[in-house]
Amino acid sequence: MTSAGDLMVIRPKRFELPLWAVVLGLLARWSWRATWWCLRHPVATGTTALLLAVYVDHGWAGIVTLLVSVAAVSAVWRWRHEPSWWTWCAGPMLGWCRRVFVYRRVWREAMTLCGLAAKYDHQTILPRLLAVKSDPALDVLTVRMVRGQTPEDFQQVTANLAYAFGRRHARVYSEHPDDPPTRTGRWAWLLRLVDRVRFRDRPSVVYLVLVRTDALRTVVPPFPVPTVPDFTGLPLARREDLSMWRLHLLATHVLVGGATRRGKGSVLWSLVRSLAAGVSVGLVRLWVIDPKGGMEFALGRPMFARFACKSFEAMADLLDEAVTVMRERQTRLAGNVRVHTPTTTDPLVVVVVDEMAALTAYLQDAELRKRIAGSLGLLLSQGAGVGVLVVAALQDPRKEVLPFRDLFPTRIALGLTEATQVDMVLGDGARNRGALADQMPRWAKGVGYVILDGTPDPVRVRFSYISDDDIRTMAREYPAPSDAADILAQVGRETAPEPNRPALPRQRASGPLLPDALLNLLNPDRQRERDGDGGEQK
Ligand SMILES: Nc1ncnc2c1ncn2[C@@H]1O[C@H](COP(=O)(O)OP(=O)(O)OP(=O)(O)O)[C@@H](O)[C@H]1O
Repeated sequence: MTSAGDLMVIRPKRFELPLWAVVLGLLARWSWRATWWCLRHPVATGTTALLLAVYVDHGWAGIVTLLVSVAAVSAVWRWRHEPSWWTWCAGPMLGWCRRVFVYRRVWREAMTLCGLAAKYDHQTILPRLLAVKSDPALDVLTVRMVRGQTPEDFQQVTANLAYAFGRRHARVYSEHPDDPPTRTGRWAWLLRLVDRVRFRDRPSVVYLVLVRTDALRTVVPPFPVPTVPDFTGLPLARREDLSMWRLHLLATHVLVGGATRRGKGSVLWSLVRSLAAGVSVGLVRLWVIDPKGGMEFALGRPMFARFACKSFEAMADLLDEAVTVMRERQTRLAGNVRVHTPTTTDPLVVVVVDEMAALTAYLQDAELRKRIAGSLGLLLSQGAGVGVLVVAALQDPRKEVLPFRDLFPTRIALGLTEATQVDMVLGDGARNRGALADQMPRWAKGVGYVILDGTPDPVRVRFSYISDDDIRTMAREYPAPSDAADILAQVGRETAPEPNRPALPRQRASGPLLPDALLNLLNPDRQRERDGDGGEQK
């Protein structure tokens, strides 16, 4: 019997699905997921299907034969053309393996601990790892950012990301880190179309490059001397991806900043080596200032058109003469060309200064220092366009030491002693974007950061090491021509005469430039005349 205190439990009638419907539903869901996975991973699906088909038809023997044939083809491909083997075969495969077995395993943890996970609507949203491509030295991760993030968010935690994935060096690029390759041949049109898609601008994506094998740990031997120097791409250093870093020397000045014994000499000598063939045929004139009494450059004396290493007076004279050459060229070339093209009659003059601070800050003689500063300022502000370039190295990049720091368009930072010096050499924000030049290990002599043309992201390179023997051999094989020092003799030549200008058609003088109302007031006849004209027109 039910009393007033008893609870009445009301249960809604449950709708129970028959078992066969549940099983059917689950099967449909799993098949849809499997189909979707297969569509998203066509290579893995195709490979598995092929292996299965071979197994069904020929058993284990068929699979072994297939694998051996594939390995043989791959080995021949690698032997015949390793770059394309890496691009189309080994790179994507290694990248896929590393994506699955390395990066995906720790992705959530790494993104969260590096502060790149975002919260939205009570959910954690992570950047998505879209693809991994490997080459012999690097892994390039394509990452879709969380809505609201920018590449700077990743750049600020570059070092954290590197260590999170067990690497020492990483770099973050907002655009594809590689340039599209130049395609030639029959299928070039098709490859260019593919490249257009591969290298399209993707603002929602960021590229994280992790250095897997540090190619810069080993000393880089000297590069072969180019038969004709290409001033738009002189081979100077090795990049992390094992490619060559080339310096664009036309119409620019170069500043090399680096603490003592970090290999500034190897940068300067690598440059001299890349220009050597031009020096011997008279296309390039090297004017060298070595304030360390010749300790760095005296070995290469036969290659230099001018050399000053002992007297500061001589160094100041050398710079003054460079200004004279610059002035003469300006007068001669003005109105003909905007940028000078080096020829044997009008060679490129490269003024190389080792330890610039000795001339601009530490020199006792104030008069001489002022004179040097004046010449340097003129050369740096006006010389690039007329082919009188300055390439300078210095240890301390502070403004007090080098007031014209900002006049060097191309900068290279080797190992530095303080974090603030990195931005002083490479420009604001370079350290945040990954140029950790202040954290160079002791072995990293000749390793530095450069900024590539057109991208703000720094690139780590190692300059070739030119030994004393290499310098001696080079100086013997590529001496400057006997008349190399005579460039100043050309300065006396005729300069371009003033062109005849046709007279401009002049308008009839109409008196002073005063408003009409005021002119009419001053000249009543003019007013009457105009009124009459107006009346006639009516
Ligand atoms: N590219 C390089 N690869 C390997 N080792 C290098 C390289 N450059 C320099 N070294 C080593 O580092 C040492 C110092 O090099 P270097 O004299 O060029 O440095 P620096 O910065 O010019 O020094 P300083 O400040 O005294 O002028 C050299 O003796 C050489 O052994």
